[in-house]
Amino acid sequence: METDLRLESSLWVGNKRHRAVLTGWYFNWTDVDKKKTISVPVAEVVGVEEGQVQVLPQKTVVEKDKDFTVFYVKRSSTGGSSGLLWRLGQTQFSCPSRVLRDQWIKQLRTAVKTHSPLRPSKLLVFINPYGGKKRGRQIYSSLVAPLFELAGISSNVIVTERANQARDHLLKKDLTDLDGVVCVGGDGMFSELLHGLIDRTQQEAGLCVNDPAVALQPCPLHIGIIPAGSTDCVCYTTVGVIDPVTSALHIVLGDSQPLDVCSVHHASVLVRYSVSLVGYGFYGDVLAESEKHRWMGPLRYDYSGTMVYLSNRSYQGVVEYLPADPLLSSPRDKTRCLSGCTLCSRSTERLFPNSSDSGSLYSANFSSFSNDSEGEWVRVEGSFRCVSLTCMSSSCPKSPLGLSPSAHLADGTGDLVLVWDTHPLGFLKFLHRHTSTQDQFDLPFVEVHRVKAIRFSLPSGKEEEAHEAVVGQKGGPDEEVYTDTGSWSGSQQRLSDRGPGQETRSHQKTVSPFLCGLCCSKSPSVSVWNCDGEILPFTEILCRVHCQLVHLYARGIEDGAAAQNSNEDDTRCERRCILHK
Ligand SMILES: Nc1ncnc2c1ncn2[C@@H]1O[C@H](COP(=O)(O)OP(=O)(O)OP(=O)(O)O)[C@@H](O)[C@H]1O
Ligand SMILES: CCCCCCCCCCCCC/C=C/[C@@H](O)[C@H](CO)NC(C)=O
Ligand SMILES: [Ca+2]
Repeated sequence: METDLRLESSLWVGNKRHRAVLTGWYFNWTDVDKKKTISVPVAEVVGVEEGQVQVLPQKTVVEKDKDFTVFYVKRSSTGGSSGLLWRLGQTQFSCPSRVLRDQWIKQLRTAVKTHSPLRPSKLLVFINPYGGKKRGRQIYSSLVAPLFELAGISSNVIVTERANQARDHLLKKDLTDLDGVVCVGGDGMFSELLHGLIDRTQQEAGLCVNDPAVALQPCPLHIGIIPAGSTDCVCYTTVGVIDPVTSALHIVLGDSQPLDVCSVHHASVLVRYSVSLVGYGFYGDVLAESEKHRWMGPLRYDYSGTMVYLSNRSYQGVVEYLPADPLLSSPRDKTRCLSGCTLCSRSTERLFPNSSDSGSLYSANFSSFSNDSEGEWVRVEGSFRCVSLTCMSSSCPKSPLGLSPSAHLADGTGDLVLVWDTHPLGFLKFLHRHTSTQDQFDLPFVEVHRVKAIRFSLPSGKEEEAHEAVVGQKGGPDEEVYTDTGSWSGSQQRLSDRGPGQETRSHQKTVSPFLCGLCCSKSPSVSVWNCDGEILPFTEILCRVHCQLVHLYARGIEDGAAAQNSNEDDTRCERRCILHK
């Protein structure tokens, strides 16, 4: 295969003669005078066009029959991004003859197809016009659509008119011929796609999602995220930067990153799925508070974080967890889950033993939860500032290493962080360490465990308060319950189903019960769960991690050395070399 694709000739870039070589994996061109080489992995070529072509800000083509233009990924180190920020690079080549030009175009296009089999050709795109700073539409049309067009991707675009429209579309409409679905928005929009795709897949497989022991089927469609939300935690954790162009380029290349997903059940009913945070106490309270201040935009989290911190609350609870195999990894082993992570690759091998890549999503080696060499559940009871479960590091610009810096994207485990009640300054220290490289687990009131599942319950006598706590919250228990067929049912409209500006509630309902400590005499002793930015309508839950249930158009975070490759001087991309082996 490699020899068939090899091509070598002289080409001109401007008025400089270059020696250009296409080997199987790389396209290199060397300035023959300066001996300077630019090397682009074929898998990172975005497109090859006839003539002298410009794409941004608008497409212009100068027809020259001996010329062609190659577009490729160029790593930028702007703003300390260590090369994780990607831009569209382009070089215009002139050939001695038209025949040679056509040969170059054909060979390059064939090489691209051969070396990146997961490139999408048809995508469904959902834009949330109200996410984050409300720039979703503009971001898509000016930064993303031109790249999709250049890469020959046909996309059907839906600008949402209500919450859960994307989820409902994925549950009910025809998805044939699609390679992937893309959201332009934040973590909430991503969550809609996640729920729609997972449940559609289980429906088609005839699986009952309400059974927490069932081995869920991985989704065949990839998910792409164009970040345009408030936190964009899933994007940041899987790409390393929040940048629409970088994310669009990962989609175009067909990068594939498997992701663990946690299912959350209450009383044998599926409540939600999560990839980043299932958090009780502080993170639940911050979310409950922030929902009242949506008008503040992304700043609502800073404001609410301060208010909740000042309210100084802790909560009684019983936490049970099923530890993961401590011989495989530990949340305190100081490793980072980077692109090509060995631990996650081993999980892929275990799940897809007969597949050379993770593209064959239907051949997973399922094992049911109950047979999953369960091990011993561990039980702890006490008073907690917060209880958090995260299937990945959950990093974001505020916390660049995340809630659990050594957590893995696709190892089939989550990290359970228990922060026991402590004095306010101790808790502030814990929170503050999330913003630096200091170890937030190296504190006497903090525990972290790598787990496969957790259960949370209230000490006896607290259940009634739990019921009161969730009534009046978004998604209270009388509202929506997940049905067996993977659809939502409920008597009231969910807050998130309402249009922007429709969130107003009476004082009684808008003042979160958890913040009563600030204005009322009675402090409630029950919090709510924050599940990837949605409040859960139940307090007692069972969470189970499903290994690699979905795939994103991403590749995880490239390490500094590899990422700093700016295509020059033949510095090879580490990740691609791992793939070569
Ligand atoms: N047209 C719409 N009108 C109102 N709400 C919508 C619409 N489309 C999507 N939504 C809902 O808006 C919620 C928030 O959207 P999104 O995640 O895009 O932005 P965000 O909340 O600003 O960001 P983040 O989730 O990162 O904090 C989502 O849960 C989604 O269900
Ligand atoms: C005194 C300084 C205090 C700083 C505290 C920083 C703590 C930052 C931790 C951020 C964790 C973000 C986890 C992500 C959760 C998302 O799933 C969710 C949806 O977007 N976001 C939130 C804010 O709930
Ligand atoms: Ca994980």
